[in-house]
Parts: sequence; C-alpha cells; structure tokens
Amino acid sequence: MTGEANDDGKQAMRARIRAARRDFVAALDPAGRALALRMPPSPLQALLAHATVVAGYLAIGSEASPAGLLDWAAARGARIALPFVSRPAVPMRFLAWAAGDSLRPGPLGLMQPDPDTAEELAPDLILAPLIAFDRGLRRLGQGAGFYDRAFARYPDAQRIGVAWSVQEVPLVPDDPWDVPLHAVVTEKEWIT
Ligand SMILES: Nc1nc2c(c(=O)[nH]1)N(C=O)[C@@H](CNc1ccc(C(=O)N[C@@H](CCC(=O)O)C(=O)O)cc1)CN2
Ligand SMILES: Nc1ncnc2c1ncn2[C@@H]1O[C@H](COP(=O)(O)OP(=O)(O)OP(=O)(O)O)[C@@H](O)[C@H]1O
Repeated sequence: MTGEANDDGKQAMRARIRAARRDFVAALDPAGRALALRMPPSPLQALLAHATVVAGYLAIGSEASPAGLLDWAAARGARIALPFVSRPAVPMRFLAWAAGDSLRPGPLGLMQPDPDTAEELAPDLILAPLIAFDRGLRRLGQGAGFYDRAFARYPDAQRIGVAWSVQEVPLVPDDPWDVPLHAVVTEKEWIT
C-alpha cells in the first residue's frame, strides 16, 4: 500500500478510536480512572526497575495516563523525562522532569518542561501515548511523526505503548517509517 492510501485509513481510524476512547473514559467512574495503570504489571516492573531514564507524558483529554508508572519508576531511582515539542518540523526532545518542577503550556493544551532550564535526557524506556494499537504491536499516533522520529533516534530504548483496552484494533495500517512497539500496557493487560 502507498503512503497516501494509508493516510486515509489512518485518519478514519484516528477519528473512530478517539470517539471510542472518549466514550470509554466517560463511562468510567473517577475512582476507576484514577486506579487504572497505577501499578505496573510485573514484566513492566522489571523493565522500569532497570531503566535509568524513563520518558513518559502528561495525559490530556481521554488519554490513558502513565503517571502511576512514572511514580513507580521514580521511586525506584529512575530519572523521568517528558516530551517537549514546538513546531511539527522540529524533532521532539525528552526533557528531565521531577515532581514539583515547573511546566509550561505547549501546543494542543499540553504542559511541558521548560526548555530553558530542563536538561535533555536520552531515554532507555519510552512510555508512548497512542491512538490505536494492534496485537502485532503496530502503533498509530496523532500523525505528526514525533514518536516515530524519536524511536528512530533512540533505537535501543524500550518502546512501550500506554492505552485503554478499547484502543485495540485488528490491524493498524503500516507505513515504511512506522517503528513497532516492544509491548503495550492497558488497564487490563500486558501485551507482547
Ligand atoms: N499527552 C501527550 N503528550 C504528547 C503527545 C501526545 O500524543 N500526548 N505527543 C504525541 O505526538 C507529542 C505532542 N504531539 C503533537 C502532535 C501534533 C501537534 C500539532 O498538530 N500541532 C499543530 C497545531 C496544534 C494546535 O492546534 O494547537 C501545529 O503546531 O501546527 C502538536 C503536538 C508530545 N507530547
Ligand atoms: N524517522 C522519520 N524521519 C522523518 N520523518 C518521519 C519519520 N517517521 C515518520 N515521519 C513522518 O511523520 C509523518 C507522520 O507519520 P504517521 O502518520 O505514521 O504518524 P504517527 O505514527 O501517527 O505519529 P507519531 O509518531 O507522532 O505518534 C509522516 O509524514 C512521516 O513521513
């Protein structure tokens, strides 16, 4: 399939899965949402315990939040980094962040570390947001290519998708630049 043919498929899938994710989260009670993904499943605990730098993200909207996983990793000595983006043409960077550090508003209502003060870190494990995933560990993101480029820049980092179970699809359309995940963690399951 060509990149153009996939583009339509990817856009339609993004719209459909975003809607499913929103409905799923709306039906969760706040306590259930807060408890989801608090505790890493044991295979992920082993990975987080050995990681020096764990990159995560601050969830927005109905995204599944890796906050509990980041807390767990930080408590075991990992440094935490968060993504920083400015414009689509500029590659995403991972900047050091610890609880209490200041954040600044970025695009899409994201809160990001301050690029003037936060140190850039090379992650050895990346907890990545996503729109959709499949059992082949293909990942569909927001379409800016930020994560695919970051995965190419840090090829030795573990790539772990964080998602609600309703974001699973039978098959994510694959393009040549798409980098597969090593695993996906959901509120229900560890998928490898
Ligand atoms: N919580 C979370 N953080 C994340 C991501 C994510 O998916 N979720 N990202 C996953 O990639 C990166 C940010 N992704 C972005 C993807 C697209 C655009 C974008 O389309 N920007 C447009 C207009 C934005 C606007 O409407 O304000 C532009 O700059 O032209 C920006 C950031 C890093 N942080
Ligand atoms: N390693 C790369 N170098 C340069 N451009 C890239 C790279 N990877 C992806 N891109 C570009 O990023 C764009 C978006 O690709 P795609 O729609 O697959 O993004 P996505 O996987 O949904 O987004 P993301 O990776 O940000 O989560 C494409 O136009 C592609 O050419």
